[in-house]
Amino acid sequence: MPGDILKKRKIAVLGSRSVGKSSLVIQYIENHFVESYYPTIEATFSKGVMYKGVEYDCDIIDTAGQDEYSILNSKHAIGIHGYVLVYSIASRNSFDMIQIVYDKIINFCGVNDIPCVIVGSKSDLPSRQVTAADAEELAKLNKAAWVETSAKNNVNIGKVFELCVQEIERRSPNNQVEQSGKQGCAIM
Ligand SMILES: Nc1nc2c(ncn2[C@@H]2O[C@H](COP(=O)(O)OP(=O)(O)OP(=O)(O)O)[C@@H](O)[C@H]2O)c(=O)[nH]1
Repeated sequence: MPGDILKKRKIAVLGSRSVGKSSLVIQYIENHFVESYYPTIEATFSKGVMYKGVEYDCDIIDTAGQDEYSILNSKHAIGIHGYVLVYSIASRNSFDMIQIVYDKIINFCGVNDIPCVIVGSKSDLPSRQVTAADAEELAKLNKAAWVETSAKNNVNIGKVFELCVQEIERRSPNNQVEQSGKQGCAIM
């Protein structure tokens, strides 16, 4: 039944190295915090995400950390429905990377904007370098959702993926109010 197929969603988690992408995903999937740091190559997890009373079967792709010179892997653009772009609230550099990664995705896909949640991770750290106001402005500029999280203290972790499904669904053909219909590289 087509309705069932439409409930499958692919979400890619991107951002600078060591901002806490894996910790966010592991806290969400396995409900625990990883104190030690192991750089990720790539890992995919599956979990049901509830949004407006409907369960979406989500594949969540935890990617390797990017920098400004990284080439966007086509696997992280083609067939992806929504993005979680992570910076650390304690790293201005990682925040500056968000726009760079965002622009790489929209240029690759040839769209104006993408379903996206910008995530300020490590909100438990006292050494803040990125204000909430700056992050909200960036999110507004890119028509993205925004939330601060702590994987360590399990704050707002579920919210990230609910917001991501919300951003995906907001742009889906059935819910479109103002979109031209051009969005995402390929909706599978
Ligand atoms: N204080 C604090 N530390 C965190 C939090 N999330 C992650 N960390 C720590 O930050 C370090 C990097 O976390 P990872 O989740 O491995 O980061 P990553 O973005 O997946 O790293 P790459 O795979 O290299 O891209 C680890 O030592 C984590 O324990 C958090 O919410 N609070």
